[in-house]
Amino acid sequence: MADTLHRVLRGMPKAELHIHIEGSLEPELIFALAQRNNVRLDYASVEDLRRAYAFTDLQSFLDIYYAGASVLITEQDFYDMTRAYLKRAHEDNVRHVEMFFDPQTHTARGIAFATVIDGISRALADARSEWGISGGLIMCFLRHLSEEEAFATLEQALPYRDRLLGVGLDSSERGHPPEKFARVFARCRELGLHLVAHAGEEGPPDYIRTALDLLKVERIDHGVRCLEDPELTRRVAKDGIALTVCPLSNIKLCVFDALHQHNMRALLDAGLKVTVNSDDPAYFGGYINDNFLQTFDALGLDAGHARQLARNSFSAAFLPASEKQKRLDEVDAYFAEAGLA
Ligand code: HPA
Ligand SMILES: [Zn+2]
Repeated sequence: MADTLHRVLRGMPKAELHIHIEGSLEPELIFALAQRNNVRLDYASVEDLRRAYAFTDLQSFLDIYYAGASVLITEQDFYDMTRAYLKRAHEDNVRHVEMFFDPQTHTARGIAFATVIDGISRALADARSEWGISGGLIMCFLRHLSEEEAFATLEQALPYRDRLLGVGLDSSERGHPPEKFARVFARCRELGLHLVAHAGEEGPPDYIRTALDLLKVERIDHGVRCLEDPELTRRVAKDGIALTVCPLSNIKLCVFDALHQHNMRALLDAGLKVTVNSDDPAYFGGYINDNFLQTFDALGLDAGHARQLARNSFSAAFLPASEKQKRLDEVDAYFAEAGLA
């Protein structure tokens, strides 16, 4: 029975809506790029680096994540990183990806915005033509940096407006509330960009409320702390605001002590539009199907949950209505064929 459910989870069509492309950089690729670009690393070997992936909270992860990203120098580096992720996603039957990238991590090191976005976009275009994966880019502002720096980044992005699906907000959550970026998000809204923000991962439920009220985001990234506030939970459920949940990330960053204590089932039971995602798969021990399989095992979820989560992933995606319906129909057909509809 578990084998059947695993097969269904692996094979079902799905969208990934919460993946930081820099977080897909595997230690082997970090070392290969460091060598190619003559970048010095503070780690002696792949094993040595992997051993450092013992995080106690979000900040302890971010410090290593930004260090890892320092090996990315050329357009080809950004292509190779993105290509490796998309190949892996394709193997997990991901049909649509909305991918975060952090331009400020690179422009602060003197890398041109064009180098970053050209490499990532070329890999996305190739994945579309080779594997039929649709996708888009969500440019994230680093919330530990200033509003002024976010505006400067938006300015650099303007020539590439057509390549962006939307903008997001990531990095250190505590002490950097959504309102810090209210004016930047208002400008992005005028530009017709979709809006999302990380909130309620480590930060309090109130950051979810202010992300909705002041930034006017359409989805909440993580949002697992929503349940601490019943009124907010009812509102998020009623308004159909999706939460892009990342179970393995939550364990690695000590948001929950163990996967069997994760609140994914409670979130679903509360009627929230939950999706399953990998966040930073190279750092957190698994890609999207690892997240599905391990969470289903730990929480005893069933095929009904699988279908709901696959449907939610497309329903929450920023896809044109006709494209969305097509993907939802594919999910329904998949479950009907498996005799699970
Ligand atoms: O999980 C995350 N949270 C906040 N910022 C991030 N940047 C990469 N991953 C994350
Ligand atoms: Zn994230």
